Order: sequence, then structure tokens, then C-alpha cells
Amino acid sequence: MMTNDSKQSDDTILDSGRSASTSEGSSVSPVLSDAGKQPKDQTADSRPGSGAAQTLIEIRDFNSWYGDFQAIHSLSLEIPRHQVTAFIGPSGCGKSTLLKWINRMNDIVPGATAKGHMQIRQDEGRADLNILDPSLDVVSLRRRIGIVFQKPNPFPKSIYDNVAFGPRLHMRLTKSEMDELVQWSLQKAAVWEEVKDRLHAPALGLSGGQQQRLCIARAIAVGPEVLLMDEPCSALDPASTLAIEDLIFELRSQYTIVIVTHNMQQASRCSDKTAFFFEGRLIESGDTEKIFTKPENKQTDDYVRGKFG
Ligand SMILES: Nc1ncnc2c1ncn2[C@@H]1O[C@H](COP(=O)(O)OP(=O)(O)OP(=O)(O)O)[C@@H](O)[C@H]1O
Repeated sequence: MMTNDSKQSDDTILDSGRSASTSEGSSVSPVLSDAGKQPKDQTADSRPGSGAAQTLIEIRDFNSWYGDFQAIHSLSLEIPRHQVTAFIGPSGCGKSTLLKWINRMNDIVPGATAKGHMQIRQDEGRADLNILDPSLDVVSLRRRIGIVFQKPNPFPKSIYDNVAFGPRLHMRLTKSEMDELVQWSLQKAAVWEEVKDRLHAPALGLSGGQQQRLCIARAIAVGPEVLLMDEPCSALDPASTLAIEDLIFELRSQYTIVIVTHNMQQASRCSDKTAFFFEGRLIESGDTEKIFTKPENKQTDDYVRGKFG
């Protein structure tokens, strides 16, 4: 259907069935700088005008389908660099669908197609990258845009091997460099103190909250710019949830974070920007404080007040 619409030639049209993607969902990107093999300082922003929140990902007139069912309608949204953006809205409104297009996880979903513009800014001097380009190397994309799922999903390997998995695939590190990277990642994910004496024990022996922080460590070990989080706390107890929320807030100085959540308190506690979706459409987006205190749209107001959803 939409794949033959030649009138809109400036739109990218992506049919996941045609894509040459792989099913490797793990985000993997270099975390070590060339010089000194130290974890990169990703806070530095070389683009002009850095300081104010800049757009990292621009989504414009984005539509997506599962077969004939249109899940997202003409959605436009800018995701700012080094901030936390929360996607909220009732079940089935398209939050996860949009999230999973941002790192092309939907490539592996049969019948999933998309059309529109979705671009990630590159370093100064390089043209923005078209995320929906069917010829894009999605493994490289997922090294830049990592994802953490609702349910912690450590590999049935040791804690150490979980974190080292991506770097082993994509980097050539010495043993001591790998040790350093594993420690750095676990520290960033605020789980090092709890696991440092049992790095070679099975990851599946950790608590749910520890497993989720391990999954965050695994995602950041490969140096992504963006972390997508799909209801990362929904399987966790309140104490673990607070630990992850603190972590999200902390990590935003170095990563751009997008979090899907059903928990309004969580969205208001740990995000800078909020986007409210309803039935596949973006109803309103803006500063989290404004969305939760003075939204412009009545539907947004009703939702954040818990009147529906
Ligand atoms: N693989 C799929 N095949 C067909 N339809 C799908 C598929 N995944 C999602 N959908 C449909 O697309 C719409 C959006 O789903 P999506 O999972 O993005 O919603 P959501 O807002 O994330 O919901 P929830 O909060 O319940 O996770 C829903 O109507 C859903 O049933």
C-alpha cells in the first residue's frame, strides 16, 4: 500500500520485510576513545550553540503500520539531547511502536512498515542520519541507540560476560581494558558495589532490580548516545524502581534518554520533557512540569489526572 506512493518522494518509506536488518537487538557502539582507551566523555557537544537543549532526534510526519492497521498517524516530535523524554498515554496508543522505530527494532516485526522522517543529528559537518533509510546499517544504528526492555533480560552468562558481550563483538580490547570497561559500565549503572565480588557468578542469580541495572550496564558498555527504555521499572519493586529512576536522572548528563512509562509519578519525577499520545497520535508535548500542571489539551489534563487510561 503506502510503499508505492511516489508522489511523496521526499518521505522515507520503510517496509521492514525488505530491510536487510539482523535480529541483533543489543545496542553496541564503541565506548573507548582512541587515545588512552578511556571511556569517552560524551557530555561534550561539538555543535554550535550547545548549552540550551538541542534536538538530537527529529521526527516529522511519521506514520507506521502493522499490516493494514495504522498504529501511528502523522506524528512530529523533537527529542532533545541530554534530557529525559517520557512517552505517556493509555495502552495501545503507540508509545512502544514509536520507541522501537527509533532504533529500528521494528525491522524484525513481520508486517511493520513506516513512512515519514526520522533523523538523528550527527557531529558537526556531517549530514543528519536518516534512521528510516532502508539501506542503513541497523547494527551500527543500534550501537548509537541502545534499548532496555520492560523485563530484565540478562543473557544466561556471568555478570562480567553480560557486560563484555557487546564490546567483545565490536572492539578489540586487552584483558585489562575489558576489565576497566566492565567496571566503568557497572559503576555507571549503579550496580558495581553490589556485584564487584561476584563478577563471574550467573547474572540470572541477581535480583530483578539488579538485573535491570545490569542490562543498563550492558547497554552503555558499547557507548550509545541514546538509551531507549520501554517501561524499565514495570517488573520491579518500589525500592528498585526508585534506584532505576535515580539512575535515569543521573545518566541524562551523558545520554539522551527516552522512557515509556505508565507511571505518571515516574514521568513527572524523572523526565524533562513529556509527550502524551492517544490512539496513535501525539496530542501534546513539552516541558514535563507544564504537561503535568498546565497542559493545553483537555485530554492531556484528564490523562495526567488519572481520569482515564
Ligand atoms: N506486532 C504487532 N502486530 C500488530 N499490531 C501491533 C503489534 N504491536 C503493536 N500492535 C498494535 O499497535 C498499537 C500500538 O501498540 P503499542 O505497543 O505501540 O502501544 P503502547 O502505547 O506501547 O501500549 P502499552 O502501553 O500497552 O505497551 C496497538 O493497537 C497494538 O495492538
